[in-house]
Amino acid sequence: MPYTLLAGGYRSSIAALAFDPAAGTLTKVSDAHTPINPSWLEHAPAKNTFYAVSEDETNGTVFSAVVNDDGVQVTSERKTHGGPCHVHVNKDGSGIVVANYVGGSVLHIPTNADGTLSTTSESPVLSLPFPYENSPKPNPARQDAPHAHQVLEGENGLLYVFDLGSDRIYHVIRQGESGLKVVDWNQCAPGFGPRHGVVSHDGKLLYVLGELGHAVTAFDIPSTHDYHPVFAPVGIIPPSVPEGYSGSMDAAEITLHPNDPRTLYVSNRLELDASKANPTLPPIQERQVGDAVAVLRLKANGKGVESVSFVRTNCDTIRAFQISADGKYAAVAGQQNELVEVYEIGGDKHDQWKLVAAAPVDRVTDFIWL
Ligand SMILES: O=C1O[C@H](COP(=O)(O)O)[C@@H](O)[C@H](O)[C@H]1O
Repeated sequence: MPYTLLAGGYRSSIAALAFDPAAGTLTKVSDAHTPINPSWLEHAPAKNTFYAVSEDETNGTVFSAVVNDDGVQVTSERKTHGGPCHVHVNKDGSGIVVANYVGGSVLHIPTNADGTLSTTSESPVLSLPFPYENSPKPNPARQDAPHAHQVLEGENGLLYVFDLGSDRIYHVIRQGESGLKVVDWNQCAPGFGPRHGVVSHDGKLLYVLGELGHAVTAFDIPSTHDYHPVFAPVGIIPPSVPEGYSGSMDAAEITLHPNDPRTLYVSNRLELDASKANPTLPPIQERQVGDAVAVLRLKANGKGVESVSFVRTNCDTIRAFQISADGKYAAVAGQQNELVEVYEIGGDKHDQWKLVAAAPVDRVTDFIWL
């Protein structure tokens, strides 16, 4: 059965790609104009409807869109009052919450029954606290201010807001129709830079990816700022990167296999630029063809990592990868080399990926599988 993928990124359109597993083909069927830099996409409850941020450091927006045979059509758009990088869709279908990386804030916008964004209502912008305001920043270049990077929903509407700038995952609740309030947080190690996370299948653990720490850790659910991680950070840099080069790499995406609570995938970025970014170190001799996805095999109780292996792709700078809902395929994009690849996921631990289709698409930073 053919699959459809939508690909957004640092471009001014969203591409619809048809993936036919039987034929081994990935074909661009449309590429419809949208607001600039549709860099993150999320499904809406209504079929063939989705939301995306339009990433701009000062004039960011979020928009709703539908997709049909003619491609993507934008149906509504709102300002986010910051530079957005992620949009979350409330589980109860009541609205969306945007994470503004630039501005370090979150904003709730209710949605209408047809999936469009309300034009009359939104929460006040919730600016995240900044614990490093009057103290040395662990990573001054990246932690100059709060930087909200993802909003993830747990149970009972609790929102986890990953703040790369503050080394915290804020716990945020909704108040009234659309207010937002910080009620607690999980504290990561200084300089960890929490970017994205995922809740374990049983809902008991929050796995957290540190973009700046190049590692994964986890917190109990529920837990408060007094809790320590349930395991120390486990690195995700491939062995092909010699000691000392990791500082110029940025981890990006984390996801669990949908049918296997013990297999966690994490993407690396910028391995191909590592020599250029570290001119004082001896150049890396063995040049890779693309970045690697780390496969973390979790312990049976989820509270530790048994092993880390790597899948080598041909994609340069993997900001985007998404697993199909049936768990059979991984779509991976190279933001810098204009390449989208689809891998078939095999092996009893879902750690064997076989390249089955590819297509050129420029500057892709996120997908959704329809
Ligand atoms: O510095 C910035 O980084 C963020 C995040 O980019 P990413 O590639 O690490 O996801 C971006 O949203 C923002 O526009 C930019 O100023």
